[in-house]
Amino acid sequence: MEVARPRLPWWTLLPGGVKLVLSPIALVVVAAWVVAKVVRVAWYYPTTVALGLVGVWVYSVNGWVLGGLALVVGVGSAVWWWRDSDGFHTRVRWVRTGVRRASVYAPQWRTVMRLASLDGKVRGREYLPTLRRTRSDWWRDTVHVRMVKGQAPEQWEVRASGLAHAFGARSCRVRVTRPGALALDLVRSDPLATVLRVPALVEDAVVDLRRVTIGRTESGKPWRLKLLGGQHLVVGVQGAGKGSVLWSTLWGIAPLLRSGGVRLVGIDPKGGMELGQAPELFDRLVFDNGPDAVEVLEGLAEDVRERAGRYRGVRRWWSPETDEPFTLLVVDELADLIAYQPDRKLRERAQGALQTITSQGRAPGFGVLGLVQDPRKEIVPFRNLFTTRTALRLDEAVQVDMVLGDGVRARGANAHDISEHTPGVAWVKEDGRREPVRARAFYPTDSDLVELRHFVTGTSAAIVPFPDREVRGGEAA
Ligand SMILES: Nc1ncnc2c1ncn2[C@@H]1O[C@H](COP(=O)(O)OP(=O)(O)OP(=O)(O)O)[C@@H](O)[C@H]1O
Repeated sequence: MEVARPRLPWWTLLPGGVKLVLSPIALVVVAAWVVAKVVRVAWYYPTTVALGLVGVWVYSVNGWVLGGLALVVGVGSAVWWWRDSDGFHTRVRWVRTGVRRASVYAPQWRTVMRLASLDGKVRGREYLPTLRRTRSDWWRDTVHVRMVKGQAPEQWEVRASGLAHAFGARSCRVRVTRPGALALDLVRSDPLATVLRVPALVEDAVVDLRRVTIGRTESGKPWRLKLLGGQHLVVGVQGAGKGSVLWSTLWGIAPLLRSGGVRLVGIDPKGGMELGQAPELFDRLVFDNGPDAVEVLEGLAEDVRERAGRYRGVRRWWSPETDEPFTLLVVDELADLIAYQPDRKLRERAQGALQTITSQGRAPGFGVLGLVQDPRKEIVPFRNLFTTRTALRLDEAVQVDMVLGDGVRARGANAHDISEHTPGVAWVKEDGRREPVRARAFYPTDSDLVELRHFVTGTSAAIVPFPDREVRGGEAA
């Protein structure tokens, strides 16, 4: 006959007189709580609250005006979307944010957290992660979360895939924003699905070697490469788009190649299939992995040491004022040089010289852009010397951490999942930045490369009219 005894709140047991004395304080506390709740709702649902207030106000002025207003807003939005869909998507983000929060995240949050075992229980009391502000772009929702005390971001990372499925997203990435707080990026569609054309070449453009634009990131910002002060390793399977990263980089520094501010040295062990498309750009170019290539590397390593010796005690970093060119070494298939070369001595000499250039070349103005298909340690034993690592499409999931560093795949950098229909899309990880960035390189076509050659060499790419065509008014017909 045991029955649960009703648990009354402690204050009900107080004597009547005490309750009477405390009642004004209790009223103030309750009023403050209600105000806090209202502010919270207005903060998290600004759109809904604002629209609701406007609706109530219009209705109180005149009922039928509300219908007219709704019609005008509806038709106006449709026309806006039709004429300028990009502007519409950007400017109506707050509406989308409100709708998605109210329809997806708020109603399912508690259940999903429980099912994903992201809640916690102590002495019968349940603790749930707090759903904070959300933001919905046309391709992604960003959901800010306050973790339950004692939780680690890694617990969320292992459940990221489940969270994506639960909230109807293609993928979920976990970012740490503050101690105890996370942002979940729930991606719904791919903003990098369309091919990016290279920008126009401008003769007297100012190029900052610390920020060479070679494409666009997922969030619409320029994808910038830090050539001065960084060494770059680009990894991807055949057809992943390594060539587009390479040519976009050279496109980005074209004004400096033209003015002599950058000296290019190239090694293309594949017989010139890649770099042979614009040999005029290079100060020195070798098309094999034999003694010539090794001599070029050793010569550069010597230059690095010599320049570093001259700078010692005078300057810390190379700068354009030194009147010496910045030197960029481009190696198209790194593995051919440092792993597949059958002659052990040549292989070791190439490895030694490359390690000197990558480890000591940053300050005296020497950069390396190495491209490779296979990221294993046996192939590139000194991957850690490259400060920026780019993973284009990879074969296997285990290769992601090999290229980008331990634990980066868990943060959402699924380079092995990049579609073969989107060559040039990559995950980029810079030393010193926790979060990897997803980006797509420009796509320089064959005719763009012809234009690049003419731009750098200063020759004209004018189209010569066919001799048998009639020429009218000085123009080819
Ligand atoms: N950024 C890009 N945008 C759109 N298409 C691209 C891009 N990069 C490459 N492609 C397409 O993908 C194809 C393969 O690219 P690319 O030759 O650069 O790959 P790769 O990784 O260098 O391959 P390989 O190792 O065989 O040389 C190109 O012919 C081109 O059609």
